Amino acid sequence: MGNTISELAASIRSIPDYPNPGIIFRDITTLLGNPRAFRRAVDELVQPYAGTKVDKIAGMEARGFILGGAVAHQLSSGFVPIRKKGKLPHDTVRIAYSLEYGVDEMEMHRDAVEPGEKVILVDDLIATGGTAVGATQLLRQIGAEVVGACFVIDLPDLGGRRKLEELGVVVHTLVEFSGH
Ligand SMILES: O=P(O)(O)OC[C@H]1O[C@H](OP(=O)(O)OP(=O)(O)O)[C@H](O)[C@@H]1O
Ligand SMILES: Nc1ncnc2[nH]cnc12
Repeated sequence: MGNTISELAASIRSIPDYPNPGIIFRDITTLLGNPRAFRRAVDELVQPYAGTKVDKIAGMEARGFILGGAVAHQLSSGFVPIRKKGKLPHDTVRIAYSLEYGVDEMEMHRDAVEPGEKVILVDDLIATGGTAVGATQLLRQIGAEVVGACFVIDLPDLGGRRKLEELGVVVHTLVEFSGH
């Protein structure tokens, strides 16, 4: 496929002390702006699901929309936006969650998924796992089968991947950064 996973890692910019002191922010805007890296990331996210039936991709606002939309297109799946509270116009399910640098609430439309539909979560990064665990709970609440979750970046020191796996979700990631 041309470029390697280490080139993918090198295309991600690290910003110390953003948004809070002590956080190293892993900025994917530099990956997205690099055509080879963006294509490679999407191809690698899709690869484990090639040939399997995936009804819908669920993407978490906002960075999960960019990658999730591309993955959904490549798998010919539908797309479900999981949004920060107050943005969706119809009947919603809502959950509070915490992430590496804050707390928030997220929502999805109650009718976004039919019971039993197979859904894969897509986001740019998993840190504490608060966002992905909350999204899994919302999807299960409305009857979805969460068959997997994929992320470009794992921050293994923060334990999110393990939390999601403990819920029975098969997790796939491309690049790890230690030390947060
Ligand atoms: O594993 P966690 O500790 O939950 O952190 C990961 C989440 O944090 C970031 O989103 P953020 O809420 O900053 O939103 P954004 O995409 O709108 O910037 C990232 O895109 C993940 O969704
Ligand atoms: N360190 C980090 N960089 C970018 N996005 C994040 N979301 C949670 N932690 C993050």
